[in-house]
Amino acid sequence: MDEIKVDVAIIGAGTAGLGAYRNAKKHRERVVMIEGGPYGTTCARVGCMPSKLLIAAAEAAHQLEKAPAFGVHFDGAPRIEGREVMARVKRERDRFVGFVVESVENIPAEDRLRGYARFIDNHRLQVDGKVVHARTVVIATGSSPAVPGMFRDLGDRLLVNDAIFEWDDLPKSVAVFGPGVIGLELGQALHRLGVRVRIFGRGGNVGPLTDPAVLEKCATTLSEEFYLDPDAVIGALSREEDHVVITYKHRDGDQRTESFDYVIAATGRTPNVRNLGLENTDLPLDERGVPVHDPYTMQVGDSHVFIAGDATNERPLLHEAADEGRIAGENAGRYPDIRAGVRRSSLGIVFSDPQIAMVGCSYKMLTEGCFAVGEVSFDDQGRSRVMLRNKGLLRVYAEHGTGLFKGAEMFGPAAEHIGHLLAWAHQRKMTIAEMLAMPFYHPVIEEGVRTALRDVNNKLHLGPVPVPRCLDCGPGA
Ligand SMILES: Cc1cc2nc3c(=O)[nH]c(=O)nc-3n(C[C@H](O)[C@H](O)[C@H](O)COP(=O)(O)OP(=O)(O)OC[C@H]3O[C@@H](n4cnc5c(N)ncnc54)[C@H](O)[C@@H]3O)c2cc1C
Ligand SMILES: NC(=O)c1ccc[n+]([C@@H]2O[C@H](COP(=O)([O-])OP(=O)(O)OC[C@H]3O[C@@H](n4cnc5c(N)ncnc54)[C@H](O)[C@@H]3O)[C@@H](O)[C@H]2O)c1
Repeated sequence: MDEIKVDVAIIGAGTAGLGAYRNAKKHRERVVMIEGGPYGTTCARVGCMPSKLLIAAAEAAHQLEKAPAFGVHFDGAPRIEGREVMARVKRERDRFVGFVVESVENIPAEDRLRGYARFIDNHRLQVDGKVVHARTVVIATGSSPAVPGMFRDLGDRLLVNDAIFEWDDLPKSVAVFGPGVIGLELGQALHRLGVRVRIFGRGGNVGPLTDPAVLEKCATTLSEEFYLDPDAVIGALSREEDHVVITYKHRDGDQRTESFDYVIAATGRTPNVRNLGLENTDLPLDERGVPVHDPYTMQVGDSHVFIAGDATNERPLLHEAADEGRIAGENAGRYPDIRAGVRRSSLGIVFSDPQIAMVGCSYKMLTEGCFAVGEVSFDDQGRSRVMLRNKGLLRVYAEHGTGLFKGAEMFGPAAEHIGHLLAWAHQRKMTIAEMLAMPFYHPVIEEGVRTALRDVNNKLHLGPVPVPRCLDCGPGA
């Protein structure tokens, strides 16, 4: 068998792997990046980008539906051409993938190896008919959809996110299992594009939310638009010809049986560590088989192996994969002289409408009693109401005594932008008083943030009781 000797072997050419490659190359000559699947990254091919393209089409349809409420009418019913929707999704997706593939192909051919890698021992990887002997290794193998056994018999009527972006046309109906991030984004988008959608959850979870008040607001608001049961009771589920027939307890209490074109499993993702041959190494593994690593250096135990991206099973988000890949690659190149990398404040955004934002410590992570909660409802917030986007709730958390801003959970208008503002304040370790001293324009959605900050400042006993409908701040602030 051919044996190739390298300084650094990187397993996976996704976002984390590409970042690792670039950074390892700064320190070592012989770096090889091994990829078993297609080039292009999960983000561009089947993740962030195609999902946002589908959501953008859904938003366009929704704007038309909302227009009459502003007194803006048009003759005839809006028409959604599923084929055109999917053609744009795929065209634009292919454009993004093309950029990634182009940059991968600019990497020298001798630094790229095709095939699935598997550890033979601590330093050797088997890749097709070759053996790669590496001084250090970066595991950047991403994650895959976790599909529960209950869907085993559905055959081609069962889909995960990847297949949706290959559709030529929109189906008539889908049952989405899992109202997590993927289920909410895709389920709502398909609903707005005219697909009959039911979303079934388990255990009451909705998106990544942990704050019961925000979760309740989110679940109630979204349920007004489409069928969403976060704690569904499924009686039966079977394939009948080209359909899936589901019997479930409807939220109204009745037993219903409905037929769907497809079931979409959006029931979580698992890190791709199972088939890596980790049992042939002496790397420390946790109970899920994920190598135990330091989140600042990405080093596995005190070994020569590093891990990055979704494979870590920690923060499966694009910007985290990029940061972790950079740190892991840098350290794989520097080994044994490794350095801690900079980690940013936690930020998560869900592109539902209204959107969800998670900043810093979640409600679940905070310890009872040591923090205060301030909130604002967007139901009557001035600018949100002007734009007919007045649905939502923001809750901010701050530490008693210091007044430090600890985190926030939000379901509401422009959460992608508010989330950034709050995450930047969190990373700067600002107090609520310092945040309140920042400029707030009028009339903007950020005035709602100020209301929540004032509320928490008062609850920390650091500020006065907020004036309801404060006219000094402008109407509707
Ligand atoms: C539908 C969807 C929407 C998303 N939307 C967002 C979003 O809006 N914002 C956001 O921040 N995040 C989003 N994400 C998450 C984001 O896409 C991921 O966190 C990110 O792409 C992970 O990058 P990665 O490099 O870890 O993995 P990947 O890009 O998946 O790369 C891993 C690579 O490793 C390869 N590989 C696996 N095993 C082996 C092996 N043994 N040998 C060789 N190669 C191997 C795989 O083929 C793959 O190419 C979304 C994900 C999905 C599924
Ligand atoms: N906007 C974004 O940043 C974005 C978008 C999509 C995906 N992602 C990333 O991808 C990851 C995976 O997303 P996901 O939505 O697959 O996972 P998730 O963990 O967010 O949600 C899974 C959901 O499925 C439910 N569930 C599990 N088993 C079930 C069953 N048998 N029946 C019904 N419901 C069941 C869970 O309770 C949970 O609500 C996310 O954690 C996120 O990091 C990010």
